[in-house]
Amino acid sequence: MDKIGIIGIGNMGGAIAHGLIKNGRELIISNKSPEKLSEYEKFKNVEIKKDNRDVVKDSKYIILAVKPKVYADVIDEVREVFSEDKILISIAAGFTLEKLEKLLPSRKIAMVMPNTPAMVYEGMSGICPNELLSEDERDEVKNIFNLIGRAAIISEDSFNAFSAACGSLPAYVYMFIEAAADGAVLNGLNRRDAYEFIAQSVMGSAKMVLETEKHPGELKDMVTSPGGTTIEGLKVLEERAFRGGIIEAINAAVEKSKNM
Ligand SMILES: NC(=O)C1=CN([C@@H]2O[C@H](COP(=O)(O)OP(=O)(O)OC[C@H]3O[C@@H](n4cnc5c(N)ncnc54)[C@H](O)[C@@H]3O)[C@@H](O)[C@H]2O)C=CC1
Ligand SMILES: O=C(O)[C@@H]1CCC=N1
Repeated sequence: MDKIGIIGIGNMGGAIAHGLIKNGRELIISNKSPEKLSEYEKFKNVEIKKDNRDVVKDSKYIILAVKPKVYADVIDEVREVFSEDKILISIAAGFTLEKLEKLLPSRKIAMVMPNTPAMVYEGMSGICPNELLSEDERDEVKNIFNLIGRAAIISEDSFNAFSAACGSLPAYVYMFIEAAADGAVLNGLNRRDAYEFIAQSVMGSAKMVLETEKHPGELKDMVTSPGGTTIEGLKVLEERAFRGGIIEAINAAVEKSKNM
C-alpha cells in the first residue's frame, strides 16, 4: 500500500496521523519542532524525518498540515523532489486549487477539508481533486479520509462553504457544550457530569439526523412537548437569534476563506 506523508504534526496533522496509525497505514512524518514528534516514536508504522523533503521523497500521498501562512515556503522547499507521480493533499483553509497549482504547476493536487474528530475516527472530510488525479487516485484519497470518518468528493465552488460548516464546526459545537454545561452548573449539576452528559446528548442528536433521515425540524418537534419545558428554552434561543448567529458565523468563516 502507498505510504502517506504528513508534513506538520499539529492539531489537524496530529489528528489525521492518530486516526491513520490506528488503521495500520504506514506514515512518514515531519514537524518543525521535534518535541511534537517524540510521541510517535513508539509506533512501528511511523517513520520520522527531520527534513520535509524526505517525507515527500518516500511517500506517494503528502498531506501538508502546516498553517496557511507557511504553505508557500514549505512547497518551495519540497518542489524539487515533488515528482509527477506524487499527490499533494492540501488541507489549508483559503488555498484554492488555482493558488496551489501556481505554487506546484502540473502536479496532482487534492484540496481536502478535514476536521479534528478525525482523531476518534469521526471526522468529516470534503475532497476536491484537480483533473490530473486518476480515478484510482481520487478513490484512494477518499479511502484515506474514510479511514478517519466520512469523506465525500465535493465541487470546488462549495469548498469554502464546506470548510466553514464542517472544518470549523467542532469549535462551535464545543462552545455550545461549554455553554450548556454552564447552564447546567448554574442549576446544580456538577461540571464533570455536565460535560459527559451533554456530549453524549449532542452525539445522540447528530446520530438521529444521520440514521433516521428525518428533517431536523421534525426531530426538534418530537422533543418539544406542548406546554412543556423545551419550548420555553427554544423561545429564548429564538429571542437571542441562535439560528441567525450560527448562519452569520458560517458566513464570516466563508468570507475569511475568500480573503486569506
Ligand atoms: N485545526 C483544525 O481544526 C483544522 C485545520 N485545518 C488546516 O490544517 C492546517 C494546520 O492547522 P493546525 O493543525 O490547526 O495548526 P498547528 O499550528 O496546530 O499545526 C501546524 C504544525 O506545523 C508545524 N510546522 C510549522 N512550520 C513547519 C515547517 N516549515 N515544516 C514542518 N512543520 C512545520 C508546526 O510546528 C505545527 O506542529 C492549516 O492549514 C489549517 O487551515 C484544516 C481543517 C481543520
Ligand atoms: O480555523 C481555521 O482556519 C482552520 C480551518 C478549518 C478549521 N480550522
